[in-house]
Amino acid sequence: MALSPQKCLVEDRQVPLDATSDPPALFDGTTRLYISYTCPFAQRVWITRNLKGLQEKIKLVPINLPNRPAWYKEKVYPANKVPALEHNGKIIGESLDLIKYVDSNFDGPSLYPEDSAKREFGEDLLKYVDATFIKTVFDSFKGDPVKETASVFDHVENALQKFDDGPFFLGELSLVDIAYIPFIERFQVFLDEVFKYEIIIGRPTLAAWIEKMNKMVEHTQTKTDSEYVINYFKKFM
Ligand SMILES: N[C@@H](CCC(=O)N[C@@H](CS)C(=O)NCC(=O)O)C(=O)O
Repeated sequence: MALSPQKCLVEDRQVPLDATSDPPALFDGTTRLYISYTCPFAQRVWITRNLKGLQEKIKLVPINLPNRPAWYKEKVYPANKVPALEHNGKIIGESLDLIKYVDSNFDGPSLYPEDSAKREFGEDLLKYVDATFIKTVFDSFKGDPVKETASVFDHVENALQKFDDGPFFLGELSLVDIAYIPFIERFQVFLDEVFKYEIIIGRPTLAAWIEKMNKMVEHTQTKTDSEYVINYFKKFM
């Protein structure tokens, strides 16, 4: 009996492959997304795959990064990082490139609007996310996050107010939301727990956006345990 689409939405998590695991049948025509369950960059591509309904077309291959298999670097991705996508006989990396690649090269709803004003704003936000937003927040862990992250969280709050045809960065849900959510949800947990700093206070649009993102099972099933995030981020203090 075929599964209903609703049932396909939530998948069991497989045990990640480690140094003792054999590789999958590489380049056999299967499309594989190599991830780590805890990596926010990989999470971007995982969410994209889920939102496009590609659970059966793109097979998830979780890797145990601290004890990763040697074949991963040797045979799959010389950069030895996740995410990586095996598709049509080649390997593609870099999460921001990959979310666009998956959106453009696979079936499913488009996650980037055609409207030129939205695209232009989306590109600015995609340039901002890793180079400025994430970097500023991580750097602040060694100092005073309340002061040092105010400008970047305000930038996000203001960006979310730009289009009023929906609660997302470009109005409708897009790759921009997917690029930011894995980081914003981790920063929210960590800054609250360690610095008693609630990023949503005084930022109602950000608060509403987080709430909306947390209603999407395609995203919630990709979340990382808060305790893991807190302990991992403490290394950056
Ligand atoms: N710029 C890359 C960053 C990917 C990345 O740093 N992934 C981490 C895990 S979150 C990784 O694979 N680290 C393994 C290593 O550096 O050895 C992207 O956006 O995909």
